[in-house]
Amino acid sequence: MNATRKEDAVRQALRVYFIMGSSNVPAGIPPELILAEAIRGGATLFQYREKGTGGLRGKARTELAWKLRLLCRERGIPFIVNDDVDLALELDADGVHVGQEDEAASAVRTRIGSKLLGVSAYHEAEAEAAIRAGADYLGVGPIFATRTKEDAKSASGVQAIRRMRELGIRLPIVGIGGITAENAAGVVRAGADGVSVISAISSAEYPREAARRLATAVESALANR
Ligand SMILES: Cc1ncsc1CCOP(=O)(O)O
Ligand SMILES: C=C1C=NC(C)=NC1=N
Ligand SMILES: [Mg+2]
Repeated sequence: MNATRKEDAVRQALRVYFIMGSSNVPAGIPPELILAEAIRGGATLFQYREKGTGGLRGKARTELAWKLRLLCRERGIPFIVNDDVDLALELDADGVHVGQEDEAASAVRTRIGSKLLGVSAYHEAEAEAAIRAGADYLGVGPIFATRTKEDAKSASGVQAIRRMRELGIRLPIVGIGGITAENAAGVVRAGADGVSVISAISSAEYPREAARRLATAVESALANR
């Protein structure tokens, strides 16, 4: 796939970027059920993000990862692993997402070849470094306040995205942090190609409906941009 076609495919995949790990789902509900509903509602990409004290480890973690990976392959959406490059390679995932404190993006790029590489960026210095390292997209946030990531930085507002675009950053961007169907349009209008959510879908009473409302908000904002 040539560069621009890959970039277009990435932009499309970033529209409703669902992230989940076992600690993000209401007790007793199987994560794979939430993912299936999210995809049915319109999630365009999934990231497996197993974090925190209550997170799964070892065999249980790998087994859940395989379940979710196979579901994404079956439904035809990209499957990305957060942080863990080894797990991503073991699962033949479609990509990896790393933060500033994870394995260096340039080293990850070498290990994963042409798979998707996403890098978290809080401000333009981190964005420029990620671009130099060969990132395919940037995860910019937290845009709004979030309780899902314990060590999240202070919410920057959509200005963080608008500023990156004003500085001429053209790489695909997904906003993240406290995003809901109600505030998603503003994230896209500021210049993001899509929105990334955890709790707006994983904690929703009806995950399929939550995904559908996000997809509708993003698509109408993209149409009017
Ligand atoms: C992983 C991550 N990175 C920045 S904020 C965040 C958590 C997003 O979770 P939610 O969509 O529930 O606010
Ligand atoms: C921290 C993150 C930022 N952005 C994305 C897309 N995923 C993450 N895990
Ligand atoms: Mg990380």
